[in-house]
Formats: sequence, C-alpha cells, structure tokens
Amino acid sequence: MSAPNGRSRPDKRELRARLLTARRARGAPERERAGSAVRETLLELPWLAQGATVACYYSVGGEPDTRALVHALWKRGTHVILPVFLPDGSLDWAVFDGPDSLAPAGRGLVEPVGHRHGPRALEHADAVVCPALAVDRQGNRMGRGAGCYDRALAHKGPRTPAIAVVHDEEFVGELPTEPHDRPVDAVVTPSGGLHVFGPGAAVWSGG
Ligand SMILES: Nc1nc2c(c(=O)[nH]1)N(C=O)[C@@H](CNc1ccc(C(=O)N[C@@H](CCC(=O)O)C(=O)O)cc1)CN2
Ligand SMILES: Nc1ncnc2c1ncn2[C@@H]1O[C@H](COP(=O)(O)OP(=O)(O)OP(=O)(O)O)[C@@H](O)[C@H]1O
Repeated sequence: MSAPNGRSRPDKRELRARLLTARRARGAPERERAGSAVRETLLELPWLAQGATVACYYSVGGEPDTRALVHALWKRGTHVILPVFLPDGSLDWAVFDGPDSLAPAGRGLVEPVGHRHGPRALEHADAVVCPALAVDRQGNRMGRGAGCYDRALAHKGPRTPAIAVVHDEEFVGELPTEPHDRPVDAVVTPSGGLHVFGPGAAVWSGG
C-alpha cells in the first residue's frame, strides 16, 4: 500500500537512497562502458530496429548512458520521443531532433525543447526504453519515486514493450512492490544483455 502522505514506503526510500549513492560512486569510464554495452544490445533489438517511434530517456548523472543510443536511433531515422517532467509528476513527450533540440531543465535533467505532444504520445510508441534505479527477477521496476513512469506506462499499447536499462548490480532478486507499480517487459544490463520477463519471453525473444 502507499504511505498515507502519498510518498514512497520507507523500505523503498532507503533502497532508493542506497542505489543513488552507489550510482554517484561510478566513474565516467564505467558509465561510458555501461552505456556502449547497452547501446549495442538495444540497437540490435527488433523492437527498436523495426519500431518507427521509440520512447527513450536522455540519461543524466550515474544512469546507464542512453545519449549515444538516442543519437544513433535518430541518425538511422527512428522517431525518438523523450520525456518532459511536469510539475504534477506526469510526463509529457517531445521529439528528439538533434543536439539543438535539447536543453538543461530542472532537477538535473536534460529535456527536449520542441512541441510537446501530450502524455498520450506514448500510445504511438513501438517500444519504451525506461529509466530505473533497479529491476527484479519478476520484472518489477523501481524508479526515482515520483511515480511518473508508473503513470506514463499506462498509456502505452499492450503489445508495446517497456524495456528498463540498469547497471549489472541493479538487476536484483526481489524489490518491494506496491499495487500501482507497473512491471517492465524486459531489462537490459551492460554485462547481461537482454532479459525478457514472463509470458512475453518466448514471443519477444523470437522463440
Ligand atoms: N534521464 C531521466 N529522465 C527522466 C527520468 C529519469 O529517471 N531519468 N524520469 C523518471 O521518472 C522523469 C523525471 N523524474 C524525476 C523524478 C525525481 C527527480 C528528483 O527528485 N530530483 C532531485 C534532484 C536531482 C538533481 O538535481 O541532481 C530533486 O529534485 O530533489 C528528478 C527527476 C522523466 N525524465
Ligand atoms: N498510477 C498511479 N496513479 C496515481 N499515483 C501514482 C501512480 N503510480 C504511482 N503513484 C504515486 O507515486 C508515488 C511514488 O511511486 P513509486 O515509489 O512506485 O515510484 P517509482 O516507480 O519509483 O517512480 P517512477 O515511476 O517515477 O520511476 C506513489 O506512492 C503514488 O502516490
């Protein structure tokens, strides 16, 4: 259950703080290595290769680097949409159209500055690459605690995969969950590559 004040449960809060501390300790070379490994995995996925529109995130801080992935997708002609964090904790979406289409935003984020297509833009995405602080073996995802992706993923189509990207150590055995949490369909880690969850595994892994 959610805490009465609408914020995350204490066990989630502590875990989130630990994960963020560990991310801050990662040096630039490690972040870049992780970023290029996940980029290679993601660029080869049929979901992304065949998708006309891909929702991604533009990494900041200790997140696995997705900036080169965003550029590579855009260069090969994919329509890439990126989140814009709204004050009410929901996400809007705008198109990535090269480096000039981005600018520093609040909360340490870098966001697209172009026309915003509204929260329902996710309905048209063929794949959603989501940020996460951790993912567990059941596909439960933990984010930064604003609930934005839990709400945003409700807009995607049922056949559109949500793929989280985390560092190796952040793919864990079990995470605390709440009823509103939306699991992801797959996770990509730098050393482990792609891991698909649940009944979608056979279909989405091509088996
Ligand atoms: N790269 C990236 N973009 C993303 C997300 C993300 O996790 N990563 N989001 C995923 O949901 C959304 C933004 N969600 C956020 C939720 C909370 C805070 C936050 O609490 N920030 C700290 C300050 C961080 C800093 O300045 O370095 C704060 O405001 O106290 C930031 C973003 C949309 N865009
Ligand atoms: N679908 C939803 N509808 C309404 N409120 C929600 C929903 N999902 C999450 N929330 C709110 O957001 C708070 C934070 O949720 P949670 O701790 O699960 O975030 P998170 O999954 O870590 O973050 P994010 O989704 O932003 O990456 C919850 O306590 C709840 O109040």
